[in-house]
Amino acid sequence: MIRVKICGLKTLADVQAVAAAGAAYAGFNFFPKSPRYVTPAQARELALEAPVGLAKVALVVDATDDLLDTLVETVPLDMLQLHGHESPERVAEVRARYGLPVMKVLGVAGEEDLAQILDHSVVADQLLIDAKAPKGAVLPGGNGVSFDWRLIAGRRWLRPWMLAGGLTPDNVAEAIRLTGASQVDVASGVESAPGQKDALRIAAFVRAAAEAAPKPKPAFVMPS
Ligand SMILES: O=C(O)c1ccccc1NCC(=O)[C@H](O)[C@H](O)COP(=O)(O)O
Repeated sequence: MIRVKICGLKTLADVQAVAAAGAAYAGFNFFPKSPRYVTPAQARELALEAPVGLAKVALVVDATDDLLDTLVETVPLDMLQLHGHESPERVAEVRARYGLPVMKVLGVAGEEDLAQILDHSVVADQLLIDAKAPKGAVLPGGNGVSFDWRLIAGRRWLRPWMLAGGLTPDNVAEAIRLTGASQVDVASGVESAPGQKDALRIAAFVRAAAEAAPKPKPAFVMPS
């Protein structure tokens, strides 16, 4: 089974679409410059509407303890997603301070970016392997760009991981087959405009990911 995270939900209709499609994670974005930004109070209202089984993830970028304190006090959360330049030490600190699972995002553009994944896999609960933001981009993520999936084909890490970066309903199956990912994350690829989620694209994305899951091999039967 492929677990899908839809990131940057802003409305109740978004949460309903994500739940109806059968996604596993709902991401709320607390980076103020993002078109997907929600306030802690807005995220609380949305999170309270999420059905049991839909994990609520807070995406933050180099967040201070003050911001994290507010989020954890305000929003019923299941996971923190650290999408900035957080060091392995900071990841460990956040984990210990809040007692929530932490997913660390690692940007990949080339072979030289793979070592950091190993460093973080010792401390994070999950890893999110995303495309590195293009030079000069305002957003550290959510830019709709992919990296060369062959860079991580067949690689394994110590922790569960997700693939992200430029995924769409049209390419997610190929991305899963090439990388062996069992979890995928998307923001812009299921939108009709920046920050505007599209329920049909969300459903198509989750369906395409599910169809790409490796099929269980039939049991071997001894010929008589
Ligand atoms: O989506 C944003 O606006 C954003 C802003 C700041 C940091 C991260 C952001 N998005 C991160 C995500 O979780 C995305 O799902 C991931 O980067 C992939 O984005 P996309 O290529 O648009 O699917």
